[in-house]
Amino acid sequence: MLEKLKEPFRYPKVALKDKQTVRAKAGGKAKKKPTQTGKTLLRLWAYLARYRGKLIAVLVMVICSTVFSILGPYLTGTAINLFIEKQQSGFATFLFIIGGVYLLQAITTWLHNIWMINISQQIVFQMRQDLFRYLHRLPIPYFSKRQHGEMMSRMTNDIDNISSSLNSSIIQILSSTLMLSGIVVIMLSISPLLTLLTFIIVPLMFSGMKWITNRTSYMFKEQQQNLGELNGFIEETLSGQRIVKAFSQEDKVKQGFATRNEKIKLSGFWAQTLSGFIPKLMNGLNNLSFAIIAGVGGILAIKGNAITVGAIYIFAEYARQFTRPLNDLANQWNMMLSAVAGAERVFQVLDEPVEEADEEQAITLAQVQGCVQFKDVSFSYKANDNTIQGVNFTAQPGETVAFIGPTGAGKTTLIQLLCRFYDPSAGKILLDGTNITSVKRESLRQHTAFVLQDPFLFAGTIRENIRYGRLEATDQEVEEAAKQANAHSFIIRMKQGYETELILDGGGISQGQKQLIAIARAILANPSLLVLDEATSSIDTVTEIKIQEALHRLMQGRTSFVIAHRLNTIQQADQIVVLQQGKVTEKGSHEQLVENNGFYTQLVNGQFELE
Ligand SMILES: Nc1ncnc2c1ncn2[C@@H]1O[C@H](COP(=O)(O)OP(=O)(O)OP(=O)(O)O)[C@@H](O)[C@H]1O
Repeated sequence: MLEKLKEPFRYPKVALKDKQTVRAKAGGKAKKKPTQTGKTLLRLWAYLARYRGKLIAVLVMVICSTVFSILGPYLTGTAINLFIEKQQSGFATFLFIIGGVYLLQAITTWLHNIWMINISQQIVFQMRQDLFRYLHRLPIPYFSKRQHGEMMSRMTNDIDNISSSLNSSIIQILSSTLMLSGIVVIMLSISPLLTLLTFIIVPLMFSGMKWITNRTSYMFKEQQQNLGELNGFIEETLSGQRIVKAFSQEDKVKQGFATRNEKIKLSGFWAQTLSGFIPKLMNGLNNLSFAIIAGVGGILAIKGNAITVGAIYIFAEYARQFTRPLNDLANQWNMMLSAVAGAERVFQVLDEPVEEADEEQAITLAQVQGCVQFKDVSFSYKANDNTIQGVNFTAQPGETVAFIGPTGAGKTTLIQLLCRFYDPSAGKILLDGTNITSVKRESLRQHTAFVLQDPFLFAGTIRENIRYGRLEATDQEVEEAAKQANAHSFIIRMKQGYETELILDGGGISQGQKQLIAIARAILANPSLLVLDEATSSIDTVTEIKIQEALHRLMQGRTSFVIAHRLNTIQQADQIVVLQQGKVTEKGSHEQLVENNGFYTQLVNGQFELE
């Protein structure tokens, strides 16, 4: 961890919204670019197509609201002309019509917004459901290759991106395109000369803005980068607080924080100053173009009367509106690209091969005696790495088998093979004489329970966490299991007892208490096979005794496989399997192996000082 503190740069970790704002301010493009836009859009359409009828209704409303919005200035200009020409009654009627048009525009806009939000929420709801369900069909190797954060990001950020893009981008792109075409047609019909002038001024204005933003965007990027660096530093320092204190590194950490804070102050000053200045500059340029058009229009009106004052108003209004859809199109396009990239990442997960289906003839095991045989079992994670090589042993029903061996010897892998998280590349594993590949995975796992070194507890009450072992268990059964696991007494000493809410991964209770809850969960599951990865961390003696007692009860009458770290457990095992580089080098009882005076004796002597 301390090594990491020295890292000069960390990737920015700012909220998505902030990223988009910074990007938009910086005039930057969306970072995530889709690579298969066409294919992804087609798959997105498969989701959208279910709401075809509603989409058509949205489209009609978008067209109506755009037409009303284009009509507004035209009608106002005509009203001005009527006012100048002193046509009182016509003027009043027009005012009434203008009011009606703006009201209709508001209603149609509201309708298409709300309908589209409804459609997009239903779509992302479905996508989330699909993705989450699919995640549970993926094989374990898929998860061991990926970081949880990355998976979370697909479930949350990417789907959120799709949602906001569906909410607004589709409508915006549609209405901006319609608006732009409508405005150009009306502008041309009023004055081709002024239209030409607008077509010259607007791109000039855009190029000017682009020139400025290109030269200033690095300041926003720098601010984003510095902010990310500071966030990462704070996150790391907080989670590593104990290590910082243990190594007395407080001064170094404070210094590191001060440097990063200073950097963010400087870049923040320039970025914020610019973020205030750029919109004003944009406004100024807009007003300038407005003044040029109004000026030229005025000269035309005075000189040849080729254009009326009302028409100049209409034209200037449209010229002003002309830039808005252009801007919107550029922004929404970037958002769309990032949403398509998000969708692509979601679909990538949905394209992953699922856990191999059970054999067609696979059986469900009603009762399990618990005789487990490994017969010439070999396995490799990657081609030719020979993680497990020709392993043979038999565990009789109710026996305890302890796996021991140096780190990386393959102890965990053997357990994973037994639970069919992976299948052997050669040999077979028999349960009561049946090859486990002919047993339904669900059935096999229903007869197996795990108590791992660092048991995983979900956010929820203690009762819910124990009940995870058997969902239909009654409250009484849950408490009985807790008693058997020596967990009951510490649970009832807590203020809320069994209803105490645990935060994710059992934060708030001790490591030993977590173990006891995990044992209660396993007792409640009442499995025939038990997998136990003994904790290496030292736990206080009283809790340790309680754990040992509870484990002893749990293991009674079940075939248990223990990745053993305690001499006591090893000595009590019916059979010890010694692994070295994926091979079984010795097996037998403690006494037999000590008599052999081989690697086992060396290993145990090294760790436990055998007499
Ligand atoms: N998911 C994986 N992908 C590729 N290689 C892996 C994977 N998991 C483990 N290995 C490798 O397989 C070998 C055996 O690992 P395993 O975890 O079974 O050992 P172990 O005896 O349980 O070790 P430890 O006592 O440290 O937990 C190691 O070399 C390890 O690096």
